[in-house]
Amino acid sequence: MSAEPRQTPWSDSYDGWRADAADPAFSEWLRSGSEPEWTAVVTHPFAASITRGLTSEEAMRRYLVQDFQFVDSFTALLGAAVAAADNFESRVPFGRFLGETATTEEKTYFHRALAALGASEAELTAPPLEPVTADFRALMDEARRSLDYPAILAVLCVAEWSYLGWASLAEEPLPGGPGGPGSFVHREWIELHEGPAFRAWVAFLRGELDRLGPALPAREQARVLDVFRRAVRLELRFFDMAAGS
Ligand SMILES: Cc1ncc(CN)c(N)n1
Repeated sequence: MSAEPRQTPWSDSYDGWRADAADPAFSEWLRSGSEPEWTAVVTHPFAASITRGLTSEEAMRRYLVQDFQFVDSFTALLGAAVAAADNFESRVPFGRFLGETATTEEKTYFHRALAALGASEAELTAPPLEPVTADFRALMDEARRSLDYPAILAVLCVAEWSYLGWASLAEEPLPGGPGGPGSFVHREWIELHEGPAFRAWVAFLRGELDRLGPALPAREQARVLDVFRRAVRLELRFFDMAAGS
Protein backbone atom coordinates (compact mmCIF):
# COMPACT_ATOMS: atom_id res chain seq x y z
CA MET A 1 0.00 0.00 0.00
CA SER A 2 1.01 3.65 -0.19
CA ALA A 3 4.26 4.49 1.62
CA GLU A 4 2.96 8.02 2.21
CA PRO A 5 2.29 8.91 5.82
CA ARG A 6 -1.39 8.22 6.22
CA GLN A 7 -3.93 10.80 7.03
CA THR A 8 -6.62 9.59 9.29
CA PRO A 9 -9.94 9.00 7.58
CA TRP A 10 -11.39 11.56 9.92
CA SER A 11 -9.26 14.38 8.56
CA ASP A 12 -10.89 16.86 6.23
CA SER A 13 -8.77 16.17 3.18
CA TYR A 14 -8.08 12.79 1.65
CA ASP A 15 -5.69 14.12 -1.01
CA GLY A 16 -2.68 11.87 -1.40
CA TRP A 17 -4.17 9.31 0.91
CA ARG A 18 -5.23 6.07 -0.70
CA ALA A 19 -4.33 2.45 -1.00
CA ASP A 20 -2.05 1.73 -3.92
CA ALA A 21 -3.98 0.22 -6.86
CA ALA A 22 -0.93 -1.85 -7.83
CA ASP A 23 -0.91 -3.67 -4.50
CA PRO A 24 -3.71 -6.21 -4.15
CA ALA A 25 -3.41 -6.66 -0.38
CA PHE A 26 -6.06 -4.12 0.49
CA SER A 27 -7.25 -6.30 3.38
CA GLU A 28 -3.77 -6.26 4.90
CA TRP A 29 -3.72 -2.48 4.53
CA LEU A 30 -6.99 -2.30 6.44
CA ARG A 31 -5.72 -4.66 9.14
CA SER A 32 -2.40 -2.89 9.67
CA GLY A 33 -4.23 0.44 9.70
CA SER A 34 -6.26 -0.90 12.63
CA GLU A 35 -3.33 -1.50 14.93
CA PRO A 36 -2.70 -1.63 17.84
CA GLU A 37 -6.32 -2.64 18.47
CA TRP A 38 -6.17 -5.56 16.03
CA THR A 39 -3.37 -7.29 17.92
CA ALA A 40 -5.10 -6.46 21.20
CA VAL A 41 -8.18 -8.37 19.97
CA VAL A 42 -6.32 -11.39 18.66
CA THR A 43 -4.22 -11.71 21.82
CA HIS A 44 -6.93 -10.65 24.25
CA PRO A 45 -6.68 -12.38 27.66
CA PHE A 46 -10.33 -13.42 27.45
CA ALA A 47 -9.77 -15.15 24.10
CA ALA A 48 -6.57 -16.73 25.42
CA SER A 49 -8.47 -18.08 28.41
CA ILE A 50 -10.98 -19.73 26.05
CA THR A 51 -8.16 -21.40 24.11
CA ARG A 52 -6.85 -22.83 27.38
CA GLY A 53 -10.26 -23.87 28.68
CA LEU A 54 -9.83 -21.59 31.67
CA THR A 55 -12.80 -19.26 31.21
CA SER A 56 -15.27 -19.82 34.03
CA GLU A 57 -18.78 -21.05 33.24
CA GLU A 58 -20.22 -17.77 34.49
CA ALA A 59 -17.93 -15.70 32.24
CA MET A 60 -18.61 -17.96 29.26
CA ARG A 61 -22.37 -17.68 29.82
CA ARG A 62 -22.25 -13.87 30.03
CA TYR A 63 -20.15 -13.73 26.84
CA LEU A 64 -22.21 -16.22 24.81
CA VAL A 65 -25.54 -14.68 25.84
CA GLN A 66 -24.35 -11.38 24.37
CA ASP A 67 -22.74 -13.08 21.39
CA PHE A 68 -25.97 -14.81 20.44
CA GLN A 69 -27.43 -11.34 20.00
CA PHE A 70 -24.40 -10.39 17.91
CA VAL A 71 -24.99 -13.45 15.71
CA ASP A 72 -28.54 -12.36 14.99
CA SER A 73 -27.41 -9.12 13.33
CA PHE A 74 -24.42 -10.89 11.80
CA THR A 75 -26.74 -13.36 10.07
CA ALA A 76 -28.84 -10.49 8.71
CA LEU A 77 -25.63 -8.88 7.44
CA LEU A 78 -24.75 -12.07 5.57
CA GLY A 79 -28.11 -11.79 3.86
CA ALA A 80 -27.26 -8.23 2.84
CA ALA A 81 -23.96 -9.49 1.41
CA VAL A 82 -25.86 -11.93 -0.81
CA ALA A 83 -27.92 -9.02 -2.08
CA ALA A 84 -25.09 -6.47 -2.40
CA ALA A 85 -22.33 -8.61 -3.96
CA ASP A 86 -21.47 -7.51 -7.47
CA ASN A 87 -21.55 -10.95 -9.14
CA PHE A 88 -23.09 -14.40 -8.83
CA GLU A 89 -19.85 -16.21 -7.92
CA SER A 90 -19.45 -13.95 -4.90
CA ARG A 91 -23.01 -14.40 -3.67
CA VAL A 92 -22.64 -18.17 -3.32
CA PRO A 93 -20.16 -18.37 -0.40
CA PHE A 94 -22.27 -15.88 1.58
CA GLY A 95 -25.36 -17.97 0.97
CA ARG A 96 -23.57 -21.15 1.99
CA PHE A 97 -22.14 -19.64 5.17
CA LEU A 98 -25.47 -18.03 6.00
CA GLY A 99 -27.12 -21.45 5.84
CA GLU A 100 -24.48 -22.97 8.09
CA THR A 101 -24.68 -20.16 10.62
CA ALA A 102 -28.46 -20.12 10.70
CA THR A 103 -29.07 -23.85 10.91
CA THR A 104 -26.29 -26.24 11.72
CA GLU A 105 -23.26 -24.65 13.28
CA GLU A 106 -23.53 -21.56 15.43
CA LYS A 107 -27.23 -21.97 16.14
CA THR A 108 -27.03 -25.49 17.54
CA TYR A 109 -23.81 -24.60 19.34
CA PHE A 110 -25.43 -21.67 21.11
CA HIS A 111 -28.43 -23.68 22.20
CA ARG A 112 -26.36 -26.57 23.53
CA ALA A 113 -23.71 -24.36 25.12
CA LEU A 114 -26.13 -21.98 26.80
CA ALA A 115 -28.22 -24.88 28.09
CA ALA A 116 -25.10 -26.50 29.54
CA LEU A 117 -24.14 -23.17 31.13
CA GLY A 118 -27.56 -22.81 32.74
CA ALA A 119 -28.78 -19.81 30.75
CA SER A 120 -32.48 -19.07 31.09
CA GLU A 121 -34.93 -18.88 28.19
CA ALA A 122 -35.06 -15.11 28.65
CA GLU A 123 -31.27 -14.86 28.36
CA LEU A 124 -31.44 -16.84 25.15
CA THR A 125 -34.22 -14.87 23.51
CA ALA A 126 -34.23 -11.31 24.85
CA PRO A 127 -31.42 -10.52 27.29
CA PRO A 128 -30.62 -6.94 28.29
CA LEU A 129 -27.98 -5.84 25.79
CA GLU A 130 -24.59 -4.69 27.01
CA PRO A 131 -23.70 -1.28 25.48
CA VAL A 132 -21.06 -2.84 23.24
CA THR A 133 -23.52 -5.42 21.94
CA ALA A 134 -25.98 -2.67 21.07
CA ASP A 135 -23.20 -0.64 19.41
CA PHE A 136 -21.98 -3.64 17.41
CA ARG A 137 -25.51 -4.44 16.27
CA ALA A 138 -25.93 -0.79 15.27
CA LEU A 139 -22.79 -0.93 13.10
CA MET A 140 -23.92 -4.18 11.45
CA ASP A 141 -27.41 -2.81 10.91
CA GLU A 142 -25.93 0.38 9.42
CA ALA A 143 -23.81 -1.68 6.98
CA ARG A 144 -26.78 -3.92 6.17
CA ARG A 145 -29.08 -1.01 5.42
CA SER A 146 -26.45 0.71 3.27
CA LEU A 147 -26.20 -2.32 0.95
CA ASP A 148 -22.70 -0.99 0.34
CA TYR A 149 -20.75 -4.14 -0.52
CA PRO A 150 -17.24 -3.00 0.57
CA ALA A 151 -18.59 -1.71 3.90
CA ILE A 152 -20.46 -4.97 4.49
CA LEU A 153 -17.31 -6.89 3.63
CA ALA A 154 -15.27 -4.79 6.06
CA VAL A 155 -17.50 -5.67 9.03
CA LEU A 156 -17.76 -9.36 8.11
CA CYS A 157 -14.03 -9.60 7.49
CA VAL A 158 -13.12 -8.10 10.87
CA ALA A 159 -15.48 -10.45 12.69
CA GLU A 160 -14.22 -13.58 11.00
CA TRP A 161 -10.55 -12.80 10.48
CA SER A 162 -10.02 -11.58 14.04
CA TYR A 163 -11.73 -14.69 15.39
CA LEU A 164 -9.53 -16.89 13.20
CA GLY A 165 -6.62 -14.92 14.67
CA TRP A 166 -7.21 -15.84 18.30
CA ALA A 167 -8.61 -19.32 17.62
CA SER A 168 -5.55 -20.28 15.58
CA LEU A 169 -3.39 -19.55 18.63
CA ALA A 170 -5.04 -22.47 20.48
CA GLU A 171 -2.64 -25.31 21.16
CA GLU A 172 -3.31 -29.03 21.13
CA PRO A 173 -4.81 -30.67 23.01
CA LEU A 174 -7.81 -28.39 22.83
CA PRO A 175 -9.83 -27.86 26.02
CA GLY A 176 -12.62 -30.23 26.94
CA GLY A 177 -10.63 -33.42 26.63
CA PRO A 178 -10.64 -36.15 29.27
CA GLY A 179 -9.07 -34.93 32.49
CA GLY A 180 -8.15 -31.53 30.98
CA PRO A 181 -9.52 -28.05 31.63
CA GLY A 182 -12.66 -26.67 30.00
CA SER A 183 -15.52 -28.39 28.21
CA PHE A 184 -17.13 -28.76 24.79
CA VAL A 185 -18.22 -25.11 25.19
CA HIS A 186 -14.60 -23.96 24.87
CA ARG A 187 -13.49 -26.61 22.38
CA GLU A 188 -16.31 -26.20 19.87
CA TRP A 189 -16.09 -22.40 20.02
CA ILE A 190 -12.45 -22.71 18.97
CA GLU A 191 -13.27 -25.31 16.31
CA LEU A 192 -16.00 -23.10 14.83
CA HIS A 193 -13.37 -20.42 14.18
CA GLU A 194 -10.48 -22.57 13.01
CA GLY A 195 -9.80 -25.30 10.45
CA PRO A 196 -9.62 -25.45 6.65
CA ALA A 197 -13.24 -24.45 5.91
CA PHE A 198 -13.12 -21.40 8.18
CA ARG A 199 -9.72 -20.38 6.80
CA ALA A 200 -11.11 -20.61 3.26
CA TRP A 201 -14.08 -18.45 4.31
CA VAL A 202 -11.77 -15.79 5.73
CA ALA A 203 -9.58 -16.00 2.61
CA PHE A 204 -12.70 -15.41 0.50
CA LEU A 205 -13.68 -12.32 2.53
CA ARG A 206 -10.17 -10.93 2.29
CA GLY A 207 -10.03 -11.78 -1.40
CA GLU A 208 -13.19 -9.79 -2.06
CA LEU A 209 -11.73 -6.75 -0.32
CA ASP A 210 -8.46 -7.24 -2.21
CA ARG A 211 -10.36 -7.47 -5.49
CA LEU A 212 -12.48 -4.36 -4.99
CA GLY A 213 -10.52 -2.13 -2.65
CA PRO A 214 -7.59 -1.00 -4.79
CA ALA A 215 -9.85 0.41 -7.51
CA LEU A 216 -11.99 2.43 -5.10
CA PRO A 217 -11.53 6.20 -5.03
CA ALA A 218 -9.44 7.39 -2.09
CA ARG A 219 -12.44 8.75 -0.24
CA GLU A 220 -14.19 5.38 -0.53
CA GLN A 221 -11.09 3.54 0.66
CA ALA A 222 -10.96 5.83 3.66
CA ARG A 223 -14.59 5.09 4.41
CA VAL A 224 -13.98 1.33 4.27
CA LEU A 225 -11.02 1.77 6.59
CA ASP A 226 -13.20 3.76 8.96
CA VAL A 227 -15.77 0.94 9.05
CA PHE A 228 -13.02 -1.66 9.49
CA ARG A 229 -11.50 0.27 12.40
CA ARG A 230 -14.85 0.77 14.08
CA ALA A 231 -15.47 -2.97 13.89
CA VAL A 232 -12.03 -3.78 15.32
CA ARG A 233 -12.63 -1.40 18.24
CA LEU A 234 -15.97 -3.06 18.89
CA GLU A 235 -14.34 -6.50 18.91
CA LEU A 236 -11.92 -5.20 21.52
CA ARG A 237 -14.69 -3.71 23.62
CA PHE A 238 -16.65 -6.96 23.29
CA PHE A 239 -13.81 -9.01 24.79
CA ASP A 240 -13.27 -6.32 27.45
CA MET A 241 -16.96 -6.59 28.34
CA ALA A 242 -16.70 -10.37 28.51
CA ALA A 243 -13.64 -10.11 30.74
CA GLY A 244 -15.52 -7.72 33.02
CA SER A 245 -12.95 -4.96 32.47
C1 LIG B 1 -18.30 -10.41 18.72
C2 LIG B 1 -18.05 -11.48 17.73
N1 LIG B 1 -17.18 -11.25 16.70
C3 LIG B 1 -16.98 -12.24 15.77
C4 LIG B 1 -17.60 -13.45 15.85
C5 LIG B 1 -17.28 -14.51 14.83
N2 LIG B 1 -18.37 -14.92 14.08
C6 LIG B 1 -18.46 -13.64 16.91
N3 LIG B 1 -19.13 -14.80 17.07
N4 LIG B 1 -18.67 -12.66 17.86
